[in-house]
Amino acid sequence: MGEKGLEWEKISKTIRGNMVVHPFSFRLPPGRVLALAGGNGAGKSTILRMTVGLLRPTSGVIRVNGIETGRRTRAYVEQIGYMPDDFSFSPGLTAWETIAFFAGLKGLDQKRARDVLEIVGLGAERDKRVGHFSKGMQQRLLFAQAILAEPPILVLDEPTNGLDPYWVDTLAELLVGVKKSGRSVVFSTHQLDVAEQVADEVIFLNRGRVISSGAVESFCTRYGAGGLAAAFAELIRKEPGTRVASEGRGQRRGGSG
Ligand SMILES: Nc1ncnc2c1ncn2[C@@H]1O[C@H](COP(=O)(O)OP(=O)(O)OP(=O)(O)O)[C@@H](O)[C@H]1O
Repeated sequence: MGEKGLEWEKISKTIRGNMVVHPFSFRLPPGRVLALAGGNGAGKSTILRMTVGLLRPTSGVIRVNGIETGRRTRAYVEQIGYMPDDFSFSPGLTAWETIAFFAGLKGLDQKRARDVLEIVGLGAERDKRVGHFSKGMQQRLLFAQAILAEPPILVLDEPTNGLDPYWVDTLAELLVGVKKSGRSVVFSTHQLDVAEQVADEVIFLNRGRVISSGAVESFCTRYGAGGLAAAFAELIRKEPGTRVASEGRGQRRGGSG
């Protein structure tokens, strides 16, 4: 049977002889949110692509609600709503045509398609072509298709990328609502203030290695006002041969920098 939620067991990925994700294990129970934090090339998207089944792990096993990667593939995929970081919608379709298409693929009715467009604030833009959408509007549409079927697990690759502050906050609130309904979320981000606002757990990555992980609260207790940004800066400083990254600094709301 296996346990509910998400489980990565000794997962690694090697691409063309280069180990881009070193073996790591982590378990995320239902109703919890996990943030993957790390600089460019840290391995966040690779972990998320393996999690949704787009990439096959070189070693290890991933389980979503007890179902293993590579087995009962349809049942596995149905557990997950995925928001990739590099997806382009068909530019000639309107927002409504796009979301109705995805709803049809998932066997959902038009009411649900209408509802998710409202949830992401695109109801009034439904007849606009997606090719004319801003980056932030495209992100919101991408989020809409991820939540369409109300899957038990959401996998979101940099969901706040391109969003204005209002929509960053709104997305954070939506994710808190998803969590309260007992579903699990894993998302990658460079915005550590968002991770603090939404996530229960955090994994810090550097060059494919998990350099630390645990409850967001415990990092915030340890680092006080500096929060996750201070934690990450210190972890990175301790990494051998790594340039000191400024990522995360100055991104805390109301932070003194
Ligand atoms: N198809 C590929 N072929 C070769 N190398 C790859 C491939 N996909 C990813 N990599 C490498 O794997 C490493 C991790 O990449 P990944 O996209 O997972 O990082 P990331 O943490 O998501 O980065 P970013 O924050 O910049 O999006 C990088 O060094 C990248 O160059």
